[in-house]
Amino acid sequence: MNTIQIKDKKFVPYIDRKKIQEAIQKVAARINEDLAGQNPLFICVLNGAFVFAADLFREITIDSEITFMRMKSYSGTQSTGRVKEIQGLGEDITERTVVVVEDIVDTGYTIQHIKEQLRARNPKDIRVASLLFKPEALKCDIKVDYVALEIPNAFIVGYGLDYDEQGRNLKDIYVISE
Ligand SMILES: O=P(O)(O)OC[C@H]1O[C@H](OP(=O)(O)OP(=O)(O)O)[C@H](O)[C@@H]1O
Ligand SMILES: Nc1nc2[nH]cnc2c(=O)[nH]1
Repeated sequence: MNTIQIKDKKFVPYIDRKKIQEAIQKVAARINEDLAGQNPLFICVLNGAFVFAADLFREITIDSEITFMRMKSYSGTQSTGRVKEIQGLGEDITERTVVVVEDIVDTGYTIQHIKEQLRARNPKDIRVASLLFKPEALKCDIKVDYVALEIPNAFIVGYGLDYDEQGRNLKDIYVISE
């Protein structure tokens, strides 16, 4: 097994790049069908989602736009339970369909917070697209409209996701090994 070390933790291969790309293509096809004619604004939640957003957005074939916001709630391998806005949204989203693009929905605190913020700005519709979803870890009553891959409750890195800011550049996804 190709174990890798990031700082004090070991990780093993979990989801390879081919499976990731196949899952993204399926999600993109659903978005292309559901949101055709709406010129949706994709909102990539930095930092983690930048790799997923780049691959997803290039599979989108309908008229659409993309922008970015930055939130932070994790420290090491744990959610702090507090969601901090590092960079807010500049665009006017009144009466627009927006698609929030996340790398992962875990406790759900981040996406819940973002949806509350966006709702106050009177969009037409808010959809959520996430590469990964951990149903067993969810602590909020939120819906994720487009999930590429469901995973159990274990800490992962790679493909944009970090451990202590390291590992975002890994092409595949790795899971922590005990
Ligand atoms: O569902 P939750 O438990 O709220 O976790 C999900 C959030 O955690 C990660 O962000 P993080 O705070 O690690 O910042 P980062 O994107 O800069 O890595 C990820 O990008 C999500 O935004
Ligand atoms: N790197 C990383 N960030 C997360 N943010 C929420 N869950 C996770 C996870 O499993 N890994």
